[in-house]
Amino acid sequence: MIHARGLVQTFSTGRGKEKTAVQAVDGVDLDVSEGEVVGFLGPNGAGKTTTLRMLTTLLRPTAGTATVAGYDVATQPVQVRRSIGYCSQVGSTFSGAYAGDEVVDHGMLYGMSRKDAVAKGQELFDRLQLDGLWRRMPKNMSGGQKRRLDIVMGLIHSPSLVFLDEPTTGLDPQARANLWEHIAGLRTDQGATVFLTTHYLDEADALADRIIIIDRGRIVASDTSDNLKAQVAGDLVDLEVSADEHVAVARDKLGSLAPDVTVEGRHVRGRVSRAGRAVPGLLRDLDASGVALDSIEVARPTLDDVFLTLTGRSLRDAEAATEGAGAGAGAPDGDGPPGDAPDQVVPTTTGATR
Ligand SMILES: Nc1ncnc2c1ncn2[C@@H]1O[C@H](COP(=O)(O)OP(=O)(O)OP(=O)(O)O)[C@@H](O)[C@H]1O
Repeated sequence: MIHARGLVQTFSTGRGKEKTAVQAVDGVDLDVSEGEVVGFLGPNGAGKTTTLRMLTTLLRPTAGTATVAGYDVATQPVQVRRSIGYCSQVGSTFSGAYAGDEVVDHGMLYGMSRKDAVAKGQELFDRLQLDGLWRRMPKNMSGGQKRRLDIVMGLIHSPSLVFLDEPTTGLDPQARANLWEHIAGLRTDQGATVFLTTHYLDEADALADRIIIIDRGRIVASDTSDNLKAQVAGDLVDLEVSADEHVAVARDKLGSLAPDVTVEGRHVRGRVSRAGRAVPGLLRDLDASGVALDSIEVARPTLDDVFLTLTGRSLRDAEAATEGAGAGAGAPDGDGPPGDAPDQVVPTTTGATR
């Protein structure tokens, strides 16, 4: 469904001598098969939206090639656009018309008859829990409703491949959970292939069959969430000993299972592979040595641990650093490739829950 090789996007920002090149996407290869739900994960500014805009023909690649739904993004953009649904991060801009009329117009833009567009639109309103809102202006809808309306617009022409750019950013937890169900339904109910970008670890975990991680314009991993987590060196074991004098023994015992052990107060921590198997023996050993514990916690690796292992930074730190460095480096100066609209200033995100 998606095959990309060596995709590059270089933006130039600033003017005259101040001009600098931003390598937003730096040689990306991607393969997505039919029916897959792929989560494209990375910190702010990693290159997710830029990659998506190249795949959806909104931005011409500086270098590299891509076919989407069998069509070349550079030479067959019209065919690509007809075959895909796209819900952008900024959302659709709606006129002052009723939501239902917007959707029907959108369907007719894709060559649908009015009758078919109304029928499909009403079915989607129903499915995405927008029933009763056909004659509501989008500006009078809640954030969650507007996001779902965006998805209706992206699905009106029954695409078999759907791109969703940060579909739940800015939504409250309940609206996010609700939207997740609908996104999961795109595949289960209509067999669509879904490519979604997110910087929410839980979102990628919950929805995606496969997670592709991008950092600084490069793909750093691509696998199932479970396999990625298995690459992290073990589960985190956190022993809290009941007295200071037990810390040294606990550190030695845990150290025989974990390569790196850290001590903080009466907490002794280390990563142990297959902790479920190793911990009972450890506990017996500690008991035999007279070490009493106040608590023990074993935590499976998270996707953030995966990111940390791969890049040496946590996803959150990576985001803070990108933001601090002034990602976006000012407004685009119009020298970018065709189709590079100046709406590409890094969007602000809210409500990060991870
Ligand atoms: N039109 C543009 N002109 C200049 N720089 C740009 C432009 N668009 C994006 N960039 C820069 O390219 C890099 C990648 O941006 P992109 O929006 O693709 O990241 P992202 O991973 O989607 O981030 P977010 O999670 O914040 O949406 C960033 O450093 C960004 O500032």
